[in-house]
Amino acid sequence: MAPDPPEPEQLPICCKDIVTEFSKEILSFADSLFGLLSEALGLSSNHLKELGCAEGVDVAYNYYPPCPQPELTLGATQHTDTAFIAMLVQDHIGGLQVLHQNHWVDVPPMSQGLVVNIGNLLQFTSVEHRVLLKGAGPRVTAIAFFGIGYTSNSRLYGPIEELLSESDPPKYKKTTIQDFVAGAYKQGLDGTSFVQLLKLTDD
Ligand SMILES: O=C(O)CCC(=O)C(=O)O
Ligand SMILES: [Fe+2]
Repeated sequence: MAPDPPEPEQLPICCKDIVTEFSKEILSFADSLFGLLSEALGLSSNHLKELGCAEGVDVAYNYYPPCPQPELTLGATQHTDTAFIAMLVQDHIGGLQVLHQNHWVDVPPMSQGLVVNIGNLLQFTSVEHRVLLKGAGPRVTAIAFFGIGYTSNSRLYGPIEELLSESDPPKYKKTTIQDFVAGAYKQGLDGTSFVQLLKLTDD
C-alpha cells in the first residue's frame, strides 16, 4: 500500500474503500509510533522516520476458517515478523499468542485495540508469536507490515550509530531491505529468525 499504492480499480469493489482508509490511517499512526520509539531510544523524534521505517507498508488480511480439530494444527507457526514493526487488528475470536519467558501467552482481542509487534528489521527484540486455531470462527485479521514492501530502497540498514560505543559495539552486519527480505523469505516461517545470520557476535 506504500510507497506505491495500487490503483483503486485493482482492489476488489467490496473492500476498496475500507482497505484504502485502513492503509491511510495506519500510515499516519505509524508516524506517531516511530516518533515515540525514537524518543524512547534517546534519539530525535524523527530519527526512525528519516531512516524510512514508515515509508513502505504491506497490508495482509488473514482468514482462518473454523477448525474442527484445532488441537492438531496451528493457524500460523512460531515466527517473528520480517518488518520494522507490524500492526495488527484482530476480531473477537482470538488465537494469537506471544512467547514470553518460554511460555505461550494469549493476546486477547481488545475491541478497538491494535497489537504492535516489533519485527526483525527493528530488532530491539523481535517478538516470537504464533496463531492457534479455534472451533469457532472464521477468524479475520488485518496486519500492516512496515518496511518489507519497500524493496526499491537501496539504503543499508544496520545498528544505529548514535547508540553504539566502545562498550556497546555493533552486533549485526548491515543489510539492504531487499537482501534481508529475500533471505528471510528463503528461510520461511521456521521459527529461526534470519537476523541471526547477520550477527557479528555470539551473544
Ligand atoms: O493473524 C494473526 O493473528 C497473526 C498473523 C501473523 O502473525 C502474520 O501474518 O505474520
Ligand atoms: Fe506474524
